[in-house]
Amino acid sequence: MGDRQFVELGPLALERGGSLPSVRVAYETWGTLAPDAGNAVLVEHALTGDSHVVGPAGPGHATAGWWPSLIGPGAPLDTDRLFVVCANVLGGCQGTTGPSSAAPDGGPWGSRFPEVTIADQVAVEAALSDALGIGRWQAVLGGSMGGMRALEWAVSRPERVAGLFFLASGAVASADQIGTQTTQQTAVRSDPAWAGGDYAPGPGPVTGLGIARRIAHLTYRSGLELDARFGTTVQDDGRFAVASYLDHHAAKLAARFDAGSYVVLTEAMNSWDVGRGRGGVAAALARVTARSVVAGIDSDRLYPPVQQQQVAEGLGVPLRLIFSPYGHDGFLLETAEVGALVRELLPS
Ligand SMILES: N[C@@H](CCO)C(=O)O
Repeated sequence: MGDRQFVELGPLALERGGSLPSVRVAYETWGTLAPDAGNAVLVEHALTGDSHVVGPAGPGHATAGWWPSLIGPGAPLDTDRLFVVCANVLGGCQGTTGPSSAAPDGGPWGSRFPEVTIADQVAVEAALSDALGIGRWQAVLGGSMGGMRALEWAVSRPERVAGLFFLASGAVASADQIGTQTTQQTAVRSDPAWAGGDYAPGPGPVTGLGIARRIAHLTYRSGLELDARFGTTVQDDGRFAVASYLDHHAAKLAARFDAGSYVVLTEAMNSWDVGRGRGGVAAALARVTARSVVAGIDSDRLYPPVQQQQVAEGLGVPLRLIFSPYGHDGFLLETAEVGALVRELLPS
């Protein structure tokens, strides 16, 4: 369990037009699927996350699990009774079809990779669910970009989602989010190594991707935390400590993530609007029948709680606030609080 598996899902027509001739999905599972397939839950990863929700780094896994302790025997996602699935997202770079995957001519898709939306990503996951024989999820759970896919599931396929856990995310991209994400994309595209998106296999535009991650990482943490932690400290090497910290996160991401995927996935978040084609956000949320837990981080400056409040009101549930100094990254770091809310959604 937890080993990466693959499934070929065939062609996919895309929301914005065009299609992909074939889509491969990489996914991991934990626990055992019940004979009636009624014990399955789907976990949705965020922008640079992947299917490795729990477990150590190692072959095939660039990083250790991003929600440690959330899955396992007796854990909030209790594998003594639940079957947990997490799939790498369409457009990503961890085994599911994305810009660095081979196109039909054998070369990487690169700049030819089409625009994909959150709805397209969920359509792929629905096809994966069909392939696994799972008609209805006990719950779909996610934070940040993962929360968008979780909400899209509950709105687009209410009959297939019994429970929804929506964390540190929004129903529609804000101008603030689009602004920071397009600035990050500009940083990637400004790197001469980007080569219009058709860079040679190898390191690629690591300078541009690193600048994008520095900008993004600032939005993932709170100003108060950064100030308390780094203040005006200058290190022996002459760098501000906070600059050195951002340099470190920039280098780590550039070493593990594909720049083309970064642009494709941030664009999917830019175009996110659960109300598109559904009469607006409120009408879309009215379609949800899942029992729902909606939660946010009080210090999140990227996905401020007002965005989760909109979703909570639309679903008729209270907003659950997690108090954390860490800002948006609190959705990854406050695992005890997140776990307690998951247990409320999926009581044993
Ligand atoms: N640290 C997270 C933040 C975005 O939600 C990521 O890299 O995906």
